[in-house]
Amino acid sequence: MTPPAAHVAHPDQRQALAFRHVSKQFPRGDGGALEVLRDVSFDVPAGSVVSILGPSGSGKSTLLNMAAGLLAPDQGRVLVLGHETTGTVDWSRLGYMFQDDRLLPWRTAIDNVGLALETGSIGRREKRERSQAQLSLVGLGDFASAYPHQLSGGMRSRVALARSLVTEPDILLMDEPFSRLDAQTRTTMHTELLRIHRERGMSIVFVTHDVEEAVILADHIVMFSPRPGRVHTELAVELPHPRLGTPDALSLVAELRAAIAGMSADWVI
Ligand SMILES: Nc1ncnc2c1ncn2[C@@H]1O[C@H](COP(=O)(O)OP(=O)(O)OP(=O)(O)O)[C@@H](O)[C@H]1O
Repeated sequence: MTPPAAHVAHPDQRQALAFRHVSKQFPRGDGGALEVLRDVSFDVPAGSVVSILGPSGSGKSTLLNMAAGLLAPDQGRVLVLGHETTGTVDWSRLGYMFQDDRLLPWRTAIDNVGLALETGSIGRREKRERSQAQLSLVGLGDFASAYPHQLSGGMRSRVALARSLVTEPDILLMDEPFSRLDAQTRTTMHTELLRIHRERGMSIVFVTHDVEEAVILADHIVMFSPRPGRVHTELAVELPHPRLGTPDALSLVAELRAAIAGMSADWVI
């Protein structure tokens, strides 16, 4: 019997990202090599939120840089939407948000958002309209002409989020994007991110070393060992949102913290 159309989707499209036996070393100053990632394999299903949870130095940012095509693995393969990364970044399909907001101080909020569109062939007017729409999406529609120094940390973070979303990427790579925010602002950003994810349905890879943040956001958690980063545990989080402070989320946080304590005393954040 022929399976229904919904079941014959091209397999490439079911995984936003696939890491296959990825290993990476960096040269050290003394001539040796620093082994950062060892035989890492996992998938990021299309439309999901996957959190990579791991201690400092376990290669989380290195892995995101590979997903963005900025770094190549020594061994293994990194597939983006079914295609092996080539070293050329397709920023129309990928958004990247970093720990620091990386806003240019001499540009207004709308012009910082528009930066992400400057490599394309988009006209000035369309760029402005799209940037304004993204600012509205993150609740900053009235702050388009504000400069970064006129914005709070949370607002700057929203501008950075708008910039990473303005190309309407299929995949959003987020490297500890809210770690510098105070707890309350971070919680607000979590809520905003989940709302935008519900509306847009992009795939998100969210790097953090904060167990609670991973549990609040993720559909899947991939927990790394201390360097060299390996996949220690993979789990699906099947809890309804919002999760903050709910008994199920709290008990999962406690479970993961116990697993970390049992893994190694070297979990440094
Ligand atoms: N280009 C590079 N050249 C040499 N060493 C590097 C390079 N990039 C990263 N490293 C080293 O690789 C290790 C892993 O770095 P990475 O930033 O991927 O870890 P991480 O898990 O993201 O850490 P953190 O949570 O502290 O951000 C670190 O010890 C870092 O110093």
